[in-house]
Amino acid sequence: METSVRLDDQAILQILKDTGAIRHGHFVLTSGRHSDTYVQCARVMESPRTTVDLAREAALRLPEDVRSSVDLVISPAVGGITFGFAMGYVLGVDFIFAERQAGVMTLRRSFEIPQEANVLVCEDVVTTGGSVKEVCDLVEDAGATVAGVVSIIDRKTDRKFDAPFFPLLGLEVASWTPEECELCAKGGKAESLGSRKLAK
Ligand SMILES: O=P(O)(O)OC[C@H]1O[C@H](OP(=O)(O)OP(=O)(O)O)[C@H](O)[C@@H]1O
Ligand SMILES: O=C(O)c1cc(=O)[nH]c(=O)[nH]1
Repeated sequence: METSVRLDDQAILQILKDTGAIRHGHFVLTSGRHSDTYVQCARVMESPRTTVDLAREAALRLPEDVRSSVDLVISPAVGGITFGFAMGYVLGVDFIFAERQAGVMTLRRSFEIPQEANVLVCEDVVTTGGSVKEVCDLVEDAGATVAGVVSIIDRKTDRKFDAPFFPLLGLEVASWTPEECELCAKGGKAESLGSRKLAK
């Protein structure tokens, strides 16, 4: 794998700030939780070069036995696709994505997961890990193995998946159930930036 200038956590945080990816307001997350902060990784991935730099860093941080075992990368649509594609590129393996059909994470477009594959699940942001868990289930249902999970951001909520997790950057950001949301209590209305509602 080609190496380049390494990115430390400070440099990664600076990329998020410089691209305006870190948004403050009142948001509904895909899990239904509310938050005052949203990381819009799509802003980072406007730059293919930066996206590949981040993917290369994520690949270099993987334990060697994990990195060398990966033969397929899969991402949940839509947010994970660009980063997953870049991970496939730097690892020199194929890339596919899963998408929600009537709310259920599904493999479409004639994509297949080979039974013996060691699959790296790749996300932009992990909050509850619910989306990752759905993709891990698809991998395991195909008889393949989840080699690990990579993301740009780990929002450090309790995770729903058990696979080894290698996030580039952990961010301690508040989130609440809708009932406990401090911003709703002040009468605010939350906006939904993800595509999950649009897919219904
Ligand atoms: O860890 P979780 O609680 O599952 O949340 C993280 C997921 O939410 C976002 O996607 P979203 O469902 O908003 O769809 P999008 O990427 O298509 O906008 C993000 O891209 C992750 O896939
Ligand atoms: O949990 C989510 O839906 C979520 C949080 C976040 O910060 N960014 C994002 O794209 N999705």
